[in-house]
Amino acid sequence: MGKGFFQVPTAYNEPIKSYAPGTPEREEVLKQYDAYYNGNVEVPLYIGSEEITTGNTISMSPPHEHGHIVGKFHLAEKKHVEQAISNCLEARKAWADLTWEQRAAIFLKAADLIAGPYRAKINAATMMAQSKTIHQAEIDAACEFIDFLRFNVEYMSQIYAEQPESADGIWNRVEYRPLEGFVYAITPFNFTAIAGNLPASAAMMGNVVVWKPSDSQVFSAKVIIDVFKEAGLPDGVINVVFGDPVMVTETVLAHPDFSGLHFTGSTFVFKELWKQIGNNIHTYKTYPRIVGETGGKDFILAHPTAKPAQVATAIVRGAFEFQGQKCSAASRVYLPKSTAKEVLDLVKTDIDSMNKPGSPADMSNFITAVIHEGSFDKLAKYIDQAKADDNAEIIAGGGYDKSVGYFVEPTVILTQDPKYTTMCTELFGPVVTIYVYDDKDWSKTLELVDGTSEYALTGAVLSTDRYAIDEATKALQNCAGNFYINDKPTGAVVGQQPFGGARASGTNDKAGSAQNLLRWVSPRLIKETLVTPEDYRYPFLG
Ligand SMILES: NC(=O)c1ccc[n+]([C@@H]2O[C@H](COP(=O)([O-])OP(=O)(O)OC[C@H]3O[C@@H](n4cnc5c(N)ncnc54)[C@H](O)[C@@H]3O)[C@@H](O)[C@H]2O)c1
Ligand SMILES: N[C@@H](CCC=O)C(=O)O
Repeated sequence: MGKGFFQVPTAYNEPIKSYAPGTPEREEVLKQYDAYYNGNVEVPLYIGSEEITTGNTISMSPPHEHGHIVGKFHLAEKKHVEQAISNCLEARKAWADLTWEQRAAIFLKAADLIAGPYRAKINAATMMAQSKTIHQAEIDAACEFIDFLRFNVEYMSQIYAEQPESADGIWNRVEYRPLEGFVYAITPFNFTAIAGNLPASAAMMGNVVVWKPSDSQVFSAKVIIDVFKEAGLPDGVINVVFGDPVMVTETVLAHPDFSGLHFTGSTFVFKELWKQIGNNIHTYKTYPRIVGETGGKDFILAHPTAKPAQVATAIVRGAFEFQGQKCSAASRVYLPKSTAKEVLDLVKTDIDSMNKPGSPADMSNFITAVIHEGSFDKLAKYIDQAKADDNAEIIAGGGYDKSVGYFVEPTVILTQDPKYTTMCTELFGPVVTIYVYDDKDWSKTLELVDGTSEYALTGAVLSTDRYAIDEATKALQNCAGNFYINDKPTGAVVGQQPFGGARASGTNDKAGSAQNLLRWVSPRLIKETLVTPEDYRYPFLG
């Protein structure tokens, strides 16, 4: 603790810029995008104070133009992962001991750097790496990341202020120690903000981190690293390794000082990691914290009283923004027979009004590319299957083309089978499946929504009938960690809708909340007796 009870600045949500034609932010981000497009970025490993080039590289290309190379990144060998761990442990001595307000200042500075001089860079890099439109890049890489940093600083100070009662003659206090060891952060491709937040939230609480970003996000991860460096994060606090996820992970999880996993990605990978940690449990000095936010099969359920235009907009935005590659994206929809046709006509009209999928550099595009060939091929396979299956029909989209970029049209599948494969499986692309229920089966449909998927991440109910909303809120209590009424199921805002799911969707530790930060500390209770007894006898013994 410093010499004062410092108050951190009150956190607020970063305002979203419009990027409308003629605005300076639009001009700046497009200029930066061109510079990246015509440049050749090289990304080393960041271990301690060293930037290591191994010579074993992978080239980076935008998903919307996979033939064009914009840089390369270096891959770690086992010895580099071991080096990253030993650098962590060396850096821990000073970092864990640094007064908390110094740590807070670094991350507040990082937030302001992203809000200012790095905004165009982090957005343009996210457009390039993940093929996000400028709006999707702005709400993720700029605003959500800034919000994570600012709000977490506020939550950290609230956690430290949380202290026990003290009876007469004693003083009880709790110190929130960082975990003894190091934290391993594994991040997904789809949110630059998540990539930055997973290592940063653990580091903010005094931990040291080995961070392994997704191969498909390295281009924007580089900007995150540049920001942390400029903000003054000491060398060795966050060490970054790229490379074979299995090798990196096996090396990390075999280390006795491994003390926490901060993961976001697919459910299968997370379950495998949990298993590995279990198998290694006798190796570790402490029980590792395991935090994982994983997949979803997020729903929209419309009641017969819901307004068709509102349902249609929730579907189009919820299912197709960022090509459906949000863990929160709507991918199964339940419509009542009485309004289904009107809703689906509106959805089709919206899709018809969109450009063909294209580059985010053309700001009139709403749909850009999916992340990589593996994802493209998987989506194409499910679309082809729906075309062939008797119990499914494609009523909009269904086209795909990977000749230039990994482009998949926004696609709507209509099925008569509520357990049809695309009603249950996470596809992670711009494909939504619709099931039409009989209006009189509303209550049965609630059971169907609850029982269809192993996941429980997000879900939305639209209705103007308050009794129906109440019934749905109760019946669907366990099938979404983020439950939306009369809205789409995406777009959680830090500080307003803490995000995370249960069941197979994760440990629900709510990214961007005090609950999450508490996972990265191990409280120590200190009881100090002010006048220490010197006689063992109770008064009644005389
Ligand atoms: N619940 C949430 O908050 C949330 C947020 C974003 C994404 N997601 C989920 O993430 C998935 C999409 O992201 P993705 O494609 O990057 O996920 P992914 O699971 O393929 O990869 C995530 C990370 O895990 C690493 N990885 C892959 N295989 C591994 C292995 N065998 N051992 C160790 N690490 C391994 C990857 O390299 C990457 O860094 C979706 O399932 C989505 O729902 C969830
Ligand atoms: N928090 C984001 C989703 C993050 C996962 O991909 C949302 O609410 O849409």
